Amino acid sequence: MTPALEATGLGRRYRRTWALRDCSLSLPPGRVIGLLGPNGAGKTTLLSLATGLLRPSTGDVHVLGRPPRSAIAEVGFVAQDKPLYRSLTVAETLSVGDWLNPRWDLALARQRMARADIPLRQKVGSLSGGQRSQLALAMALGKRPKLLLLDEPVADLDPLARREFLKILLDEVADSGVTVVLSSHLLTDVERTCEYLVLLAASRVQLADSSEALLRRHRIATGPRAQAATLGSEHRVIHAEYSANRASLLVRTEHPISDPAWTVRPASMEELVLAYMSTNA
Ligand SMILES: Nc1ncnc2c1ncn2[C@@H]1O[C@H](COP(=O)(O)OP(=O)(O)OP(=O)(O)O)[C@@H](O)[C@H]1O
Repeated sequence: MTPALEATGLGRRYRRTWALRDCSLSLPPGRVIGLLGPNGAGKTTLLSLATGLLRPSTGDVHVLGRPPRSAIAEVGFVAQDKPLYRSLTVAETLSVGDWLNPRWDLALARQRMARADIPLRQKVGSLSGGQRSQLALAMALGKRPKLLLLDEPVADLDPLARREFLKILLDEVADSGVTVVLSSHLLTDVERTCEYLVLLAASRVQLADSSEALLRRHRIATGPRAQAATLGSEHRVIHAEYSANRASLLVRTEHPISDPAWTVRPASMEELVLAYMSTNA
């Protein structure tokens, strides 16, 4: 199957600062994929490269098997700042979608507005931040995209609206098979919604795998501090916390930790993500 997004050695530099570097990824189609990372990690840069809004400094990226600009008709993008014309009404905004997109589904976009209780005659400039997010999502879904790229779409939404928004995404994936890449700082939302995670930190991809595989490959080992180096020579220690003479290590390993000096338990997704997020390399 053609990957929804494939990057090879992808990098983008601003003068001497790398916003994203050495990014090689192959994202599976038909999934909801979470894009996580601390502020400035390169999430917006990756999404902007995937839409063709930015050009790479190194490497390349393909979406739906094609260069980004050739796939634009099949890609929906909701940018972080949700750019919309404030002086238009909601109905006029949806009509603009109709003029610009050959496969536009006006009924679906209107239905989204009705479900969010947003009147079609209301001016965009008078919508709340959360309502603008709902409109931006309706515009992206109305395009009937095969790939939907969402840059922090739920940041402005209250908890109920966030749950509803994420439910709509899951329904869309089930109905149309659209692939969703969703950047967010809200780990609980990502954990609940996404079956596949990409984690960026320090401008590099630190993790990219299904949630199930990530949880399977990581363990928390607690044991004597004096033996931490020995464990580290046998398994890859991602993060270590020490207290007096005890050590708590987040370990990436394909093999069981058999040394009886260590108490081993599964890592939670939060422990795993926070450990990789704090990496500097
Ligand atoms: N136009 C630009 N000019 C110079 N530097 C930029 C520009 N855009 C982004 N950067 C830098 O590139 C890095 C990555 O930025 P990016 O916006 O991709 O991060 P992000 O992960 O989306 O962050 P956030 O979670 O805060 O939105 C940051 O260090 C940022 O300062």
